[in-house]
This record gives sequence, structure tokens and C-alpha cells, in this order.
Amino acid sequence: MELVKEQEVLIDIQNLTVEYGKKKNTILAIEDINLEIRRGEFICILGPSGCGKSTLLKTIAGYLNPTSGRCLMQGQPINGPDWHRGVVFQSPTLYPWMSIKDNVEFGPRMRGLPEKEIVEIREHFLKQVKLEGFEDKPTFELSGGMKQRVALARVLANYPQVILMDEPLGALDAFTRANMQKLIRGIWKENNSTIFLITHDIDEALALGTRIEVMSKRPGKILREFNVEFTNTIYKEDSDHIMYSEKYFQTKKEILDIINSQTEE
Ligand SMILES: Nc1ncnc2c1ncn2[C@@H]1O[C@H](COP(=O)(O)OP(=O)(O)OP(=O)(O)O)[C@@H](O)[C@H]1O
Repeated sequence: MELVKEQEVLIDIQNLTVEYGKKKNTILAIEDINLEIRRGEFICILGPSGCGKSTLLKTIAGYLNPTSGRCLMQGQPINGPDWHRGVVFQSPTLYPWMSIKDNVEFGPRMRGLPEKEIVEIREHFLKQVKLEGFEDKPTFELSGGMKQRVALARVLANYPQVILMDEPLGALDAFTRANMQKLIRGIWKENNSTIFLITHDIDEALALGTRIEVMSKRPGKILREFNVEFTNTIYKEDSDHIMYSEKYFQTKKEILDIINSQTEE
């Protein structure tokens, strides 16, 4: 943990409150959130349904403005979406008429990179998400897991400073989900990425995160923070065999108790 503390703060959220609507019809979604995201962290957000997790992510992405408080990236207020924060949603937002190749090349092409570099980036990231050989397939033909891998490659191709994921695996079957978790962990490690991921699945947060933030019911506040490192120990080296520890089950129960306390009337 000491090492992480020395890393640069990429996102600095200070007393963030976000409301929807105007005047009498406002909905207070999140209230007074303070959170720092440091380079290399894998932050997982858990909380009851409707507590404001997506609102927090959308504010970091720059889609929503703070009602009060601040959301800074490398010291500068976030004023709108940009390539430094790549977003992966539950339903992959791909261009369905385009091939996998064109979807992944889209960002680098928009940034005006030379053709040779665009091809290198595309080949590198399609290999990383294990889709080499599928370049020319149109994306409407793909399974849910494949689409999500294209969405991930498309975000990675922009070399974002932070990757924001809003329940990226929520719509996948259990088997594909487990494979995708492994893939995301591998990419995070290999690229030394910084990831902020929303999930409803405590096991997913425990298996991936280096820090878990548990939110209250709406208006969402951060109730507890858990520094965890099961992501580095949970898999036996070079195998798919998962090793759960006493500490794992203890932490899971603590988180479950907090979330249950927020959903009981
Ligand atoms: N555009 C909007 N206008 C008004 N209210 C909204 C809007 N978007 C979200 N909300 C409300 O704000 C609250 C927080 O929503 P948000 O989607 O951030 O929660 P969440 O924790 O991500 O939900 P879930 O777990 O169900 O995905 C909810 O009560 C929701 O109904």
C-alpha cells in the first residue's frame, strides 16, 4: 500500500455532490464524496441499486457536472469527456456496421495518427483482448463477451490515463464473466493501467480490486473503504485454480453486512 501512496493522484474528487433536475424536482444522487484515484490502482465501487454509482462514474468521465464540490484530473477541473478517461459500459457502445478493426482504429484515426502507428496499435490491442484473426468481422455478428472485448480494445487504443467501467461484465454469463475478469486483470497488470470499476458482484470486486469503496443508499456517500490485494494472490500461479483465504471470506461478509444494512428498511 505504501507504494501506491507514492503514486501520482490522477483523479481528485473533493466534496462532490450531484443532483439531477431543477428547482423543486431535484433528485440528490450523490453527496459529499471525497476520493482520490492514484496511478496503477484498481478501484471497485459497490453499493445498493440506485445509490449513485453510475452518477459518480459519469461525473468523473465528464458527462455530468458537479452540483457542488470538484472533480479534478491531474489538478485540472474535468470540463467534459476526453480521451484521457476511457469508458466501458455494460452494453458495449460499438459502431455495429463497422468491422472490429475499424472500431478499434476509430480513436487513433480521429487523433490523426500516422497509418503505420494506427495498424500497430490495433494489432497490439486486438492481441491483448484475444481477438486477433477476427479483424474483419462486423461487430453485430459478435457474442456479448466478444463485443465487450472490442469495446475494451477500442478504449485501450487511446491510451487513456484512467479506464472507467460501469458494470462491464453485468450482462455476461458466468463462464464468460470469469474469463473476462481474468482478461481485465491481465490487461491492468501488463499495461499498468488505472481502473475504476462499478460492479454489483462482491466476489468480482474482491477478485479484481486493490481498493473497494462501499457506498450508502441514495444519496450515495462513501461508507467504507477496504484496501485489498486478493487480485495478486487469488489465482495459483499459472493455473485457473482459485485460492480463497479466511481473510477473503471475512472481508466479503463485512461488505455484505454493510450493503444489507443499506437495503433493509
Ligand atoms: N437523468 C436522470 N434524471 C433524474 N434522476 C436520475 C437520472 N439518472 C439517474 N437518476 C437517479 O439518480 C439515482 C442514482 O442513479 P445511478 O444510476 O447513479 O445509480 P446506480 O447506483 O448506478 O444504480 P444501479 O445500481 O441500479 O445501476 C437513482 O435514484 C436514479 O433514479
